[in-house]
Amino acid sequence: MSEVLKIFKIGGGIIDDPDQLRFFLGELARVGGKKILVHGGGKGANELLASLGMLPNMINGRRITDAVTLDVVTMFYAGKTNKQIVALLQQAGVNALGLSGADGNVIRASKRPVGEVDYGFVGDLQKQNIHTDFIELLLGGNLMPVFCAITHDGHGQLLNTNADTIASTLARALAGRYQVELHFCFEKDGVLADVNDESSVIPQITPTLYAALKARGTIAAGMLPKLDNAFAALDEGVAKVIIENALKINEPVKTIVCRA
Ligand SMILES: Nc1ncnc2c1ncn2[C@@H]1O[C@H](COP(=O)(O)OP(=O)(O)O)[C@@H](O)[C@H]1O
Ligand SMILES: CC(=O)N[C@@H](CCC(=O)OP(=O)(O)O)C(=O)O
Repeated sequence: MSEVLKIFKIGGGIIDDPDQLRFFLGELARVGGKKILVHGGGKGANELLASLGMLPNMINGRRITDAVTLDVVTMFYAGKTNKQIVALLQQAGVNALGLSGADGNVIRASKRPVGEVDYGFVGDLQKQNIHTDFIELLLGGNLMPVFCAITHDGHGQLLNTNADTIASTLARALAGRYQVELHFCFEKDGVLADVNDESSVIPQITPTLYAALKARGTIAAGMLPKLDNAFAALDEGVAKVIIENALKINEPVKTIVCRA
């Protein structure tokens, strides 16, 4: 049986709150074994863009990223956010290494083709373009890779890439080498049967239940791409996908995503 690798993804809600971020990273430091962190930061990026007089523009959960927006989000995700997270992990005793996709050519993406929507400098991923040998080298050296949402195309162009997609693609690419557990961590206790009732956590969600809850509008917004990424990961050999509260990763309450 191959070794367990836990991949954690945190989003903008937690990152935006310094106390919650510090608490989450402290809990992450207590998780044993090999681990990777992928972080977003969309909420903070929206606030930063607004303060610069730039209206954030999202379509289907993806940011329309023109050249100026790319500059701002690169500074924010790959700079301030990534380095702050690495510094807090170092404080918690974890030897973390911050990476964009360009570093070590670890994630090469392709610019999303212009269709009905021109997303600008947004990167799409294929699992073959993840440099898994390099990741294995880092993990073998007891380093914890911390990925931000910036990738590159191999021709000198940086690209903005959804962080849930990065986490899911890393999980799928590494599934042949490790027994991968993918943890989507956010501000609720799991997938909820009633989004306003924190006690309504669905312990196990299957594709059939997902389809029914989506049709009823019970599951909506950012949870839709998260679950689509979760099922895609299970279909490609990821051992376990969990959706949980970033502040309760070491507690039992959570949603487990199941194939059937
Ligand atoms: N049934 C549901 N259970 C939990 N969250 C849900 C549900 N339906 C919609 N959501 C929304 O999905 C959001 C999570 O997605 P998103 O905002 O993209 O998170 P992140 O930025 O952490 O990736 C939650 O904040 C919540 O408002
Ligand atoms: C292309 C695209 O949409 N990129 C995302 C990357 C950050 C992200 O995914 O952040 P959360 O996980 O906090 O939502 C964005 O700029 O919002």
